[in-house]
Amino acid sequence: MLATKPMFIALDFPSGEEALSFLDQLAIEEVAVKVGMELFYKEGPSIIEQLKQRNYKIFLDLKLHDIPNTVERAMKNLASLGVDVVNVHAAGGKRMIEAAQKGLQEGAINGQKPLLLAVTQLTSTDDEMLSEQLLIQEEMEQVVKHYAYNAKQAGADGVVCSVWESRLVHDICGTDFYTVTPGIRMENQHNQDQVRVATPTVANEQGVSAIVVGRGITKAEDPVRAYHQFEGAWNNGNETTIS
Ligand SMILES: O=C(O)c1cc(=O)[nH]c(=O)n1[C@@H]1O[C@H](COP(=O)(O)O)[C@@H](O)[C@H]1O
Repeated sequence: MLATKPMFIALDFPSGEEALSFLDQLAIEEVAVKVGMELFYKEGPSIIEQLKQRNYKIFLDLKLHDIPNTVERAMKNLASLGVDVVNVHAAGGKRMIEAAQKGLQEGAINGQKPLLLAVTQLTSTDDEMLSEQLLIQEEMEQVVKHYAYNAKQAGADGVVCSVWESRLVHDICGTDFYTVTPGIRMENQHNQDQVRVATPTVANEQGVSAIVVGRGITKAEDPVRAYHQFEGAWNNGNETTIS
């Protein structure tokens, strides 16, 4: 189970050394972190081990998307790392998601299985890309809702979606089905490569289960201050802007 309203900090750093020194600078004991491809492909399981030693909650975001057998076997290995959350692309289909859960159960340590999230549509995808490049003619909200429903039926514990689809997902899949939402920015921050963005205050209002924040904190001039601003807005709806 996820702690109430976690805020995962995306540790998108080129090396473990940089990620750990960032966390030292932050100096907050109870943080939830997300390790993505950049860091994991550089450091491998050793970075997970080091983060676990610091007792952080860990979302290992490798977005698996392959045939069911490959995903099952890979998930067995990821579960044995003892992380708290992992993910797949929902586009891999229901059989793949079921296989992912099976792999996680096989690799679970002392019956402790990581939560499985399915990425519905990346928060960097807009309507035009959906129809022109992916050749999906339904509306974004409809697509996210449908992928979330499939993911739930296939046994996923939740989805990754944007803040703007979270309510729809909860309506159709129930409020205990996690909606984890990246694409979080303060009012005056650049979207960069993100498209479906929202502030932490709106995320709070929309009842999302968890937010993921990367560059808004890690690349801020004062990351400690930025962390507290995001955290405050997320937990109290008490938004301040970052200058
Ligand atoms: O699965 C994810 O975490 C994810 C899914 C998605 O749709 N969009 C998305 O941005 N992410 C991840 O969330 C983080 C967002 O980072 P920032 O845009 O820097 O806040 C990155 O590590 C992305 O890999």
